[in-house]
Amino acid sequence: MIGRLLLLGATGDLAGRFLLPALARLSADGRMPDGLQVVGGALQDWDDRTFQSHVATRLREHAGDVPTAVRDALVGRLRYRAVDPGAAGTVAAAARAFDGGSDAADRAAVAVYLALPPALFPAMLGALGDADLPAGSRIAVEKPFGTDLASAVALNDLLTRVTGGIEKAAFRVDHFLGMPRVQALLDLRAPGRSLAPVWDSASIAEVDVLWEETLGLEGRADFYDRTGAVRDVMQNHMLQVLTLVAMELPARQTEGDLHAAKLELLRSVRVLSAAEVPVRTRRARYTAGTLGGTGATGGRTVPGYTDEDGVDPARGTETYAEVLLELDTPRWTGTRFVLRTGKALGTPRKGVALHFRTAAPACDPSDAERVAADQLWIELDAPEEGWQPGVQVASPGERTAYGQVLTDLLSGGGRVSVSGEEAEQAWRIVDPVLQAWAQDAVPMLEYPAGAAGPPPLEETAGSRR
Ligand SMILES: O=C1O[C@H](COP(=O)(O)O)[C@@H](O)[C@H](O)[C@H]1O
Repeated sequence: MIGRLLLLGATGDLAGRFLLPALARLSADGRMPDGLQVVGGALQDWDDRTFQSHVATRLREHAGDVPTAVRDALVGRLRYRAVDPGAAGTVAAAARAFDGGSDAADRAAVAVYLALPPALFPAMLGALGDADLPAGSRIAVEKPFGTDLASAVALNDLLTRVTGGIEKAAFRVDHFLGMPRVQALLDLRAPGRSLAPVWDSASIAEVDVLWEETLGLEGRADFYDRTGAVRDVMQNHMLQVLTLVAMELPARQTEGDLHAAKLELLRSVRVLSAAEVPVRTRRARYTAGTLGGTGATGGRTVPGYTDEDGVDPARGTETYAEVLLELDTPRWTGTRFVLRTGKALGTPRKGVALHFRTAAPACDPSDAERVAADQLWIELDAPEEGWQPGVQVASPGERTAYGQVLTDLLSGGGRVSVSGEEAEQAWRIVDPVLQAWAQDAVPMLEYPAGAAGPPPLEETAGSRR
């Protein structure tokens, strides 16, 4: 178990909204490693007290459910160091700012978490390379891991150099893999479960992986406008969900076997040709509308995406994306896989829909929710592992997920991290789509905020949709 956590980007949104609250919840549940030392690093020229008071405020906002005494105890043990990725010495100093950490004899491993804007990853990794981290240290890198295949390959090369080629030391975070129900997909389809015999193309015509959100930008324009729906959630989280749904289950579910099975599945995804992209993908962005109810039931009016603070309309960023894929595997030949995500939609739908060729099979009703005679809906954004029809709670998955991310990172686990090859394969799948979109080969559709999404594509001659 690693007992030292260096949180870089400690004053930012990810740390304040998810990582530090996750630490508070782990602490409240008695699951934080005993004696864990936490040092926050960021650009601000702060001292420990200023950082502690900043974190206390963020925990009140985002971990108000955690008892005050627990939050105060966590805040009281935090340290802070000003860190500039352009000045490698500051990074090395922060990595040694633990009790006894500056003592050459004390070479205890450190978990370094890069909760930073992706543009800073290369510089920060370079600085960490110079910091001479102790053996056993791990470096967690958030998404998006690169912006395309070429940049992901370069980032993997750098990460490999910095971690001395020790794959376990490189922790590419995918917090969806920390969601209890995402991991429980493997159990749902395991041999012996009622759905196992029908988990193939003979029974299933279409699988939809959906991450449809009611949230809009939430003040994240700086990140989101440079990222867009595909790079934000599809290249990483949604393709990871696809792997768990569609991969061949390894006989033993060791981390190595699971990564190998996921990689094989990603390799089997047929890349769309330039001619296919316009008929198999849709992109859109929201216009002005109302979120969360209308008229007497209230509702919040939101401006159109291009009028949001911090958005540059010239970037052409999509807030909605849909991609239809096929897999070249014996199990799935003939099944359509639809990945669809969007922001500022009327109704949240986060999960997997199975469309059976005939009426859905009789199955244990706790397995999933039957939504129509020939469909099963598997809700993924819920805090518990069990499958309870109709459970809908606003975004609890992410809160639980980051606790799992930190637990895995500190305990040496790898279930919520993605291998370098998986990340590259995922870019291989989305790159042609992004390239075609950048060349305007696909129209940018529109939908009012609060609606179900853009209109469907016209049936096109030759289209297989
Ligand atoms: O990583 C991200 O995920 C969230 C969606 O996760 P959820 O658990 O909140 O539904 C998404 O809103 C965000 O844009 C993305 O960066």
